[in-house]
Amino acid sequence: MKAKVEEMMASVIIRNPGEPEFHQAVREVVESLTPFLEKNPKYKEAKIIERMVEPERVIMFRVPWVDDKGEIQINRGYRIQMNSAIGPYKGGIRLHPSVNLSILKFLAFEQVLKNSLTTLPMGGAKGGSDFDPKGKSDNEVMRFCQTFMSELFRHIGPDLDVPAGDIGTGGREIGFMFGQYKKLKNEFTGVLTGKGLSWGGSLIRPEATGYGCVYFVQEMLKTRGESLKGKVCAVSGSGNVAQYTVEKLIQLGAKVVTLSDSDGFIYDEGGIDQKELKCVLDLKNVRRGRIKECAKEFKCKYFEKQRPWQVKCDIAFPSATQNEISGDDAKALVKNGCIAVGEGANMPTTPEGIGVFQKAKILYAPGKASNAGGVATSGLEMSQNSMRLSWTREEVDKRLHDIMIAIHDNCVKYGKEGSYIDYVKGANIAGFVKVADAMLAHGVV
Ligand SMILES: NC(=O)C1=CN([C@@H]2O[C@H](COP(=O)(O)OP(=O)(O)OC[C@H]3O[C@@H](n4cnc5c(N)ncnc54)[C@H](OP(=O)(O)O)[C@@H]3O)[C@@H](O)[C@H]2O)C=CC1
Ligand SMILES: O=C(O)CCC(=O)C(=O)O
Repeated sequence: MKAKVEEMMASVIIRNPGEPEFHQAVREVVESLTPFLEKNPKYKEAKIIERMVEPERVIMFRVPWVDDKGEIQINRGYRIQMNSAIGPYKGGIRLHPSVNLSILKFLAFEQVLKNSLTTLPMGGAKGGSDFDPKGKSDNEVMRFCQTFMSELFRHIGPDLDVPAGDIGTGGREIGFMFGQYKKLKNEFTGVLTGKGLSWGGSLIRPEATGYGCVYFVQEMLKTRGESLKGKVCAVSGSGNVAQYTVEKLIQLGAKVVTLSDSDGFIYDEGGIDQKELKCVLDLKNVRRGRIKECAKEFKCKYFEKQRPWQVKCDIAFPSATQNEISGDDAKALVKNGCIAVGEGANMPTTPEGIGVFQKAKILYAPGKASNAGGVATSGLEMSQNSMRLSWTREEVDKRLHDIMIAIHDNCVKYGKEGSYIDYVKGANIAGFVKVADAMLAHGVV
């Protein structure tokens, strides 16, 4: 089996040189799938996995814009349209200086399997730019977003490709991009999700990734007769996903002791409460400040340039970025009694870290399953746009909750190994089968 994985990986590495994150994401899937493919030769004979690792289309473009000093800046824009076998391309736009082809291809590849898991008809894509919104004025962000959309608009559409937010892309950026698309196409359509409520957005979409992740962890805990009540939780990040993960955890009686950003983390031993969370939301979404500013206000500790994984906790919610839990971080979490990990971010745990969690047989949910609530609710936004209707908060939240339970059940179906559930294997096989069957039906295209 190992030789077959290495043979497949050798070809992926040769065809995609210098793309370590993409190799990492593909390897994890190929390792899970190889035994399944041996038992199901129809997928092997049709070379489904070989086709799935090749994007259907890669779009790369120049994004020149003028900063507030009148100087011309040049960024690079991308859209990776990875797979459209089960629906229009769907996935976020990341704006961060680290963005490159490798990172966006790993995200687009994960998105294909994630979107398949949601039970909704969505293909997978990802896009973005090396533009950094941090430290830019609203006008600079607007000019960048407009130029970015001036190229992207010809490649997307409500039945073709529907982008959304990701790191660095929130409501403000989606608004500027939507405005430009509408002007260029002269039409009002649901071409983006994460829109404002008064112009086609869905209730619960801002909360969905965080809430969904917590709902998924609740289901995992139930398999061991546990609940969230009283559990000490370490959360990383302090952006969209982290904020609503914390909100739902507080509502369900858990105690959240950490939050972070790329400069460091805060540790509040008594637990972050609703009032403090409100302050984080204002700091991050309005004032656009740094998490260390909360330490003074909450009278808690701040650890510069460190990640929160050495802290004692029952459950970890990595919700910042890829590869933020190393093998050593994972060992520290397990040693300190951590019983579950729910990934809010995409691929936040390194392969070494995943190995540690699986060896310790703790509950470990890979992001493509546990953070799928965000894109699932984007799918619900698309449905509401098509029907020209808006569902209530309760309706959308119930649908999100039901979807997260369904994803959990599907992971158990394919990942159960005796009394242990391998959620990585479960998510990879369950996500793969739906896309693979559609590709078989469509012939060699
Ligand atoms: N938004 C969504 O609906 C979904 C998001 N995700 C994933 O969740 C994660 C977080 O996204 P989201 O909350 O939307 O993004 P935001 O931009 O709202 O927040 C990102 C947070 O992560 C921190 N961060 C980003 N890069 C790094 C880094 N290299 N090292 C340390 N901290 C970092 C940021 O800190 P700083 O401000 O200092 O950069 C910030 O606190 C990403 O992996 C994203 O792909 C997954 C599914 C859906
Ligand atoms: O809502 C969406 O379409 C995209 C969400 C996303 O980027 C993700 O799931 O990683």
